[in-house]
Amino acid sequence: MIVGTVREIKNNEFRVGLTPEAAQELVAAGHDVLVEAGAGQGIGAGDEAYAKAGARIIPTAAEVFATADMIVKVKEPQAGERAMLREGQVLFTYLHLAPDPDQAHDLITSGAVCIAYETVTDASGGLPLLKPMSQVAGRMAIQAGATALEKANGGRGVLLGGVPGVLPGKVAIIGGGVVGFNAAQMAAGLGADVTILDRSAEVLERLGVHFEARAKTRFSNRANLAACVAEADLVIGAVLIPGAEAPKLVSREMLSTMKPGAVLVDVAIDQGGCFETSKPTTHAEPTYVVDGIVHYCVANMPGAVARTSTYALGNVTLPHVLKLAGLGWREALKRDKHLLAGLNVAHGKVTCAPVAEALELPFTDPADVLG
Ligand SMILES: NC(=O)C1=CN([C@@H]2O[C@H](COP(=O)(O)OP(=O)(O)OC[C@H]3O[C@@H](n4cnc5c(N)ncnc54)[C@H](O)[C@@H]3O)[C@@H](O)[C@H]2O)C=CC1
Ligand SMILES: CC(=O)C(=O)O
Ligand SMILES: [Mg+2]
Repeated sequence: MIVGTVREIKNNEFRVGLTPEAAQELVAAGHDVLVEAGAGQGIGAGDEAYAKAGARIIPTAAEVFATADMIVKVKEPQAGERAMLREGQVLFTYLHLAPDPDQAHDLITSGAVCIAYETVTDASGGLPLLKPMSQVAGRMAIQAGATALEKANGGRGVLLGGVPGVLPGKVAIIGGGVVGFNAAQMAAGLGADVTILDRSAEVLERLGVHFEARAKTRFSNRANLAACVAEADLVIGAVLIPGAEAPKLVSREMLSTMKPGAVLVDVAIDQGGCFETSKPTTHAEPTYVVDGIVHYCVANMPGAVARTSTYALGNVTLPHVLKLAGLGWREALKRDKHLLAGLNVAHGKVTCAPVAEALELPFTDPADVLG
């Protein structure tokens, strides 16, 4: 198969879909690998590293899109990229379609076969291709929040860890999955006063056993959420209902109960965000203020630590890339129901139930498009 990767063009996105090491594995398996010139620059991988791995360097993204049977990317295709997709071409990348009707429309009309990293599952009910980026984003959420809390950045001037004689800052983390766990680790490590809210008893128990006295856990209902948000210096939004648009858990009204200069970091923004006042921002301009509360809503947080993130992502995507390239998408998805769960759009049909529901589009069972 001809497998292509292109330079990411989303604002301040420096990750890349294939590392030189991944290209080498694909070439060793007998595939032809096309890499847009400069695609690996953001992780310090020059064209010569890809050429040495056996890949062909192609001057433009347009040529890669025109030739490759499968495009492996990181972020959802931007409008110009969507226009280059072809009927039957495989696209393997993050899509986050539920809050993005324009992208969904373009993918449907392209006729391409679009497999989303974030809805691929595993035997234990996890999301293995989302997990490494959630680990990165969870850890980064505390760094980002701590910076936003600085007075010069619009924050209330609180040091999360406090100092001897002065209490630490309060961090409320809504959602105790991968993002929430990693955020809690960082916040507890700094010495902050951490509370994690979740509505899964199993998740709360696991967190309680792990963190013991270093973090509190609290069931996520309206009353507890309102109390934690009102008290917090920093709130991290880390909920997920796989494939679906994030529930809006913090209303604009609740902002008036918060301390002026407190910070909201909405990691769940790629699924539409879990605060009513969230709107996607970029690394170039990551924050804005609503009613005196600083909002950080960067939809591609891991892009800022591109080297760590690219290798962490590549470790989990490569086995699937090899499978798709070796067997073709139909056979690969027939043999692997967890990869099949990643199929969001194929030949003009929406094959992911939560996406179809969120966008009010007809749903087609993915098994029906496998032939
Ligand atoms: N902005 C960015 O750059 C990135 C964003 N993300 C996003 O972060 C979000 C979280 O991802 P993960 O931690 O991997 O998901 P996860 O599935 O591991 O955890 C989500 C948690 O939310 C909980 N939850 C669901 N509804 C809730 C509610 N009403 N109240 C409290 N908890 C609730 C679930 O029980 C679960 O424990 C996703 O939207 C993901 O796409 C992930 C990586 C990067
Ligand atoms: C998961 C995701 O959206 C990202 O890594 O950018
Ligand atoms: Mg994202």
